[in-house]
Amino acid sequence: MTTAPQLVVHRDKELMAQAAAARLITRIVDAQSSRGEASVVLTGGRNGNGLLAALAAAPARDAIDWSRLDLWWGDERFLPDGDPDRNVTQAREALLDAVPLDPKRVHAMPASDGPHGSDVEAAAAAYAAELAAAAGPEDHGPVPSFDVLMLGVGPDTHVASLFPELPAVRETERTVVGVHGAPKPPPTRITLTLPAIRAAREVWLLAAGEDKAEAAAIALSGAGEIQAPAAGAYGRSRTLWLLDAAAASQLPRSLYPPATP
Ligand SMILES: O=C1O[C@H](COP(=O)(O)O)[C@@H](O)[C@H](O)[C@H]1O
Repeated sequence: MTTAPQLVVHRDKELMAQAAAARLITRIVDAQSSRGEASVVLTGGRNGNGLLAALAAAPARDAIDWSRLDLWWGDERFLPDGDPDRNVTQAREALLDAVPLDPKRVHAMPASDGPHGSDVEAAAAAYAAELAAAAGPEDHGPVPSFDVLMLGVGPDTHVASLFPELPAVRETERTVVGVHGAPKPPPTRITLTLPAIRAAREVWLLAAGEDKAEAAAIALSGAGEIQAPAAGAYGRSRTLWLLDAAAASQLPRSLYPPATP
């Protein structure tokens, strides 16, 4: 089922990060109150790391029971463990090293010097198996029903490591695949596919800055998901675009600003 995108536009990227962090705290606390645990899929990139830094600085972060939170990743740059360009390394610096997570619930994607060596397909298959093992009978396929899955939107409309026209964005069966020849470095990556992304209850797309304005306008104006992967990212209950005014500046007037009464 496709959920129509809802848009929230903030004044600037700092406020967007703070508001998104507050929203995430509430969502995690609600899930933990109702089901005892929560699961979140993190994104890399500037906006994703900005949100994590804002969360680290928010006093309300202590409302989260960090020991009952599963963290997954939407994509990873296939580099050695600890490489500063890995999304998990950046997430650790921005937030994860500062909060009492259960290490068994931090599901980093494999590194290129891990058990699968440089075999990115084997690494992707291992992550798919880890997701499948975490999925229960109540879930909609071989991935857990993530509470929130976050995606930074790239200037070319890529989300996770699903780049326009590359084979990964066409994948309809597998939940995790290796990516070769990504136009943004590094060229070799691991990514969730659109079917895995769509298993999430809520998908949040983050776009701040002028360089995201064209991508947001294209993805929200009816583009196809092969040409504009962000257009194919939606959640089962909710699809939320969190933007700043610069990223919203090229949206069609029918989408933003909202009509005044
Ligand atoms: O390389 C990546 O880029 C995107 C977007 O990053 P941004 O810096 O342009 O916001 C990110 O969503 C993805 O996780 C990451 O691997």
